[in-house]
Amino acid sequence: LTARGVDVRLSDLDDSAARTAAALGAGSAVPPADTVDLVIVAVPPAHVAATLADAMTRGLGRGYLDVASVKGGPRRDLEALGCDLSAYVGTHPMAGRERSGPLAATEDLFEGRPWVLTPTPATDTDVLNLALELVALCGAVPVVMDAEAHDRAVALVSHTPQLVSSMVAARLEHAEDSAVRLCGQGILDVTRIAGSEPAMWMDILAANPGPVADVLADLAADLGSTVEALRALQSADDAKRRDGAAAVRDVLVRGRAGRAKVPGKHGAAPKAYEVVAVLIGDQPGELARLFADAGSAGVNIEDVRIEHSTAQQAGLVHLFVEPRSAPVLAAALRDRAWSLRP
Ligand SMILES: NC(=O)c1ccc[n+]([C@@H]2O[C@H](COP(=O)([O-])OP(=O)(O)OC[C@H]3O[C@@H](n4cnc5c(N)ncnc54)[C@H](O)[C@@H]3O)[C@@H](O)[C@H]2O)c1
Ligand SMILES: O=C(O)C(=O)C[C@]1(C(=O)O)C=C[C@@H](O)C=C1
Repeated sequence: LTARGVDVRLSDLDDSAARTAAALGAGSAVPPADTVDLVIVAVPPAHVAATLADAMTRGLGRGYLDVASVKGGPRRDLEALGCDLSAYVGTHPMAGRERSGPLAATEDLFEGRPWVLTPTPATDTDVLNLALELVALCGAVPVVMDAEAHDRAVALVSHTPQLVSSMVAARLEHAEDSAVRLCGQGILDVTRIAGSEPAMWMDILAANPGPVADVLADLAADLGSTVEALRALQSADDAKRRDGAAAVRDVLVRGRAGRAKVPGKHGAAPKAYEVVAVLIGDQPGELARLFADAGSAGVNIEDVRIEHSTAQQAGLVHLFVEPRSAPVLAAALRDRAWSLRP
């Protein structure tokens, strides 16, 4: 954000964390003199509501958002605290590391990643626009979702995989050195996130236990039937061995089909997109209007980058789209009087 000209002020319970982040160029640890545009809360899920409520009571910002990995609980906690939710939008960038703290941060962490926004009909449009601008400034892809649907989705794609990775890695703790020495790329891929901070994951799992238990129960059923199938493969009975082989193959085939659904642009093979560059005015609502116009032209924006001009009140927005969509988008935007750059 600082590299894009945004004035960022940092505050943390642990002063040294804020000072380290400031020294790395993330902003200044000096409190702002005036009300800021957007207060971004990045604390463990259980502390989100109290931290936001405190910031709201002090009138620190025009808009407020959090980046916690779970969305239903913090919203319910804020409601229970009697906070005005119109100036708040819950968000979650789907990007992170297996390491915590400011030293684990990288400036391109959010680039090309989905960033979930969970506005409700009560959310102020200006606040949603500020959040969209933040997402675009970080080069992330905005995804709008309902908070509860988000929590079920991350139980499937993030929280259960963390537990399963930990469980596979836990098998290695007391394994023979002669076995561990043989570790190759496969186990490295499966266990990378097992190196994550247990305290951070306890906070996340404690905030989303039901949906994670549901996914894990389905997985446990697969595990149980795979154990039985492998035992059947040891049988002297031909029919039992055939059934066992069919059941083991079934889980491998289903796994391959699931893997094929993991989207390429969020971490797998990079894809070539074409860029449509649009000059926008530096005023509230411009980005939202641009995204809406792209949407009504039926074009999916795969990625967004913004270059800010310090000399003038304008920014250059690079919209990344599928090559076949680029001429369609360019024509639609020209029709709506947007100024396009070559
Ligand atoms: N690390 C990831 O992969 C990742 C990705 C997306 C979202 N998140 C979410 O982002 C949030 C922060 O995670 P992180 O990985 O940056 O953790 P972190 O441990 O690196 O940072 C959390 C910071 O919050 C501070 N803190 C704790 N309680 C506080 C309070 N009451 N007031 C002010 N500061 C307080 C801590 O001192 C710490 O510096 C969490 O809600 C997490 O779920 C994490
Ligand atoms: O890649 C990793 O190391 C992560 O754990 C990142 C990851 C994820 O599961 O994708 C983990 C938790 C956050 O809420 C968001 C992102």
